[in-house]
Formats: sequence, C-alpha cells, structure tokens
Amino acid sequence: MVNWSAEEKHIISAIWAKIDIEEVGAAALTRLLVVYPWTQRYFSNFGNLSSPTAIEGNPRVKNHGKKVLTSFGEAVKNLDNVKATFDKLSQLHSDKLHVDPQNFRLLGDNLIIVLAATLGKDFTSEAQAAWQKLVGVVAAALSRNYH
Ligand code: HEM
Repeated sequence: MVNWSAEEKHIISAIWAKIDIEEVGAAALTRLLVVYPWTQRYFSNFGNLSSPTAIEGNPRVKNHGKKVLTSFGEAVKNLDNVKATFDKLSQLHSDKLHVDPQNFRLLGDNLIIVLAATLGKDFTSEAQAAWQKLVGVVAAALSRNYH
C-alpha cells in the first residue's frame, strides 16, 4: 500500500491541471521511441517510425500518446487505488501485448523529462519528487500481472 501525503496529492493534481494531455502524451511517447528505439518493436503496425521527424509527425504516435496519458490520468484520480485501477491494463500489456515491463519505467522517466521541459520552473523539486513517485507506482501497478 502506497502512502501519499496531502502535499504530494496536491502537487500531483496541480501539475496535472496545468498540462495539455494531448501535447504532453504525444511528446512523451515520441521521446520514448526516439531515445529508446528498441521500444519501436511494439509499434510495428504504426507506419513510418524511420526517423525522429517521422515519429514526431506520425498521427498514430500522437493518438496513442494521448490515449496512454489519458489512461495515466486514472492514476492521478485514484492515487489510493492505483493497483486495482490498472489491473486489466496490466493483464493486457502482459498477456496480449507482451510488453517488457522495463518499458513502463522508461516511459515514466520520459514523461518526467517532458513535464520538466514543458513546465519550466513550475516543475519544482517537490513536483518532480511526487511525480517520480507516481510514475514508479504506475509502473509497478502495470507490472503486477506479469508472471
Ligand atoms: C504509463 C504507462 C502506460 C499506460 C497507462 C498504457 C496504457 C495503454 C492503453 C490505455 C492502451 C489501449 C488499450 C486498449 O486498446 O484497450 C495501450 C495499448 C498499448 N500499449 Fe500501453 N500503456 C503504457 C505503457 C506502454 C509502454 C511503455 C509500451 C511499450 C513500449 C506500451 C505498448 C502498448 C501497445 C503496443 C499497445 C497497443 C497499441 C495498438 O496497437 O493500438 N504501453 N496502452
């Protein structure tokens, strides 16, 4: 069971309220695919991923980035219940998609970098610490149904 302080909860919601889900989601997934090209293997049906420019301009990457960050928002809204919230998605990524759970951490780290780049000084050290904890909790919840 993860414990969240009132400050952590507040800061997570405050950052969430400031971001554009579509823009940040697309940027985080784009960055994952560019910086860790091995992750592209899961998206072979997404069309052209042949260069950073192609990835950035790929509408399926944009859509999927938005979908993933929207889904991540369920954790933001259910901080005390992240495991149960991602139970089905963990099963999907494990049994159907066969995504190596290491990748959840990589995506989380890329999300943090995009938040820092997007929010500038609004992304304080306290915000970074709380979000780092959150991406870890989400990665653990998504990894839960791997056997
Ligand atoms: C915060 C972490 C993540 C969340 C919240 C998340 C969420 C989702 C959601 C909501 C879907 C759509 C499920 C459906 O259609 O029912 C999905 C699909 C998928 N996810 Fe994830 N995901 C995460 C991380 C990752 C990572 C790191 C990878 C691989 C590097 C990945 C690979 C995929 C793939 C390949 C699909 C299917 C895409 C398609 O063909 O449409 N996911 N994910």
